[in-house]
Amino acid sequence: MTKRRPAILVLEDGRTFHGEAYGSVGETFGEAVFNTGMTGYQETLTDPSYHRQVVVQTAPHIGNTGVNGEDDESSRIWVAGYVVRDPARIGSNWRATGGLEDRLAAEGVVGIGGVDTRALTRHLRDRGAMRVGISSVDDDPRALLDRVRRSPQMVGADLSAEVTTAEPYVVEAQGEHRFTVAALDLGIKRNVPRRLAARGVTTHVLPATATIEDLLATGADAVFFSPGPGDPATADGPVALAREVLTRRIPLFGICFGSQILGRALGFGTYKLGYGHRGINQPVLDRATGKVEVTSHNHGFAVRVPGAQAGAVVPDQVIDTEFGGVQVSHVCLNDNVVEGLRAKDVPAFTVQYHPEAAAGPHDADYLFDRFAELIEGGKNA
Ligand SMILES: NC(=O)CC[C@H](N)C(=O)O
Repeated sequence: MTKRRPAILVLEDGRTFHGEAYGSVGETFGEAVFNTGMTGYQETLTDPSYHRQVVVQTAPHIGNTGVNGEDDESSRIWVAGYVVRDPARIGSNWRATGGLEDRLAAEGVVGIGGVDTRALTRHLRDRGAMRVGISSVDDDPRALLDRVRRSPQMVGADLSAEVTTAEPYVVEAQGEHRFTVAALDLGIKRNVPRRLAARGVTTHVLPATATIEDLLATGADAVFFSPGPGDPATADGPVALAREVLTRRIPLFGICFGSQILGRALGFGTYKLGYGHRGINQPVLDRATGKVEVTSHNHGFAVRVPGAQAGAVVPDQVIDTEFGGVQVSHVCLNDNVVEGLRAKDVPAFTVQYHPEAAAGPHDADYLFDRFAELIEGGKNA
């Protein structure tokens, strides 16, 4: 085997890891975050919410199943960089159309392999998500550290304009048409309109700058606020739009960034988590049913409701807002983070995690049924 080009990874606190170039040769910067999923790397790489993030995979062997033409969540790879322990030399799967490293190289994604990802993840878990640089063109960690410290932070990053669709488009319902939904694209994943289509919903996906008039012009019965990258504290435009939707009592469902936007529209704050939730086995309690779901997460920020203490169980009580009573409908059992909101007096609910998750799990798929019921009944479930 030919020897690979050496590469270095330098965190903003100076911790340095040595490895080998993986994917494109070059240099890249972003926020270092770890994802604990054992499967679904193609969906992770193409999820727009990872824009400007360097993803560390805790699963040690990545690339085993190559890449295929069906599993992309958007039109391109969005991660700013990719960190793996042991890249598969050969990808093998009946659906594969190519190898992962070739795809990374073709899209100019700079990665590093041969890194002790366990040590790196423990470091991020203890110190928090932070900026990072990867270079396979400069082997001087000090010089790279300087550049890392000059690279942009995730706090305060307004990234919707960089990921949203340039033009509106329509995803038709499968089978009999039941409803029309206007989806604000802040970094939407393909599986959202697909899950809606399976319930007879036609989705009009609109650019992040869409106005209430644009939403209404689609003839929508309801509105969806998508996931997406960046700091929700910067999303003033979408927050104002959500307030218009709530005022008109149009049914609203949101996922992840969309949940943070509903939180802000209701008057709550958002904050940055230490190292975030990224993986596919996070336990979430649905307080309405008492059921615990195994869920997919990808968030570095969360909603803070009044009266909640950091890390403590969020009280299960109705919170008064300008739009009436609101309940924290879902909580993460690992750390008590708010994972869902449900308004009682206006038809709106959201989750911080991913019912649309591909490659799964699908425990939370029922939330798309709840949305359809909300649209049908015009009242909250
Ligand atoms: N997947 C998402 O929508 C992420 C939302 C937001 N950018 C966060 O990190 O919390």
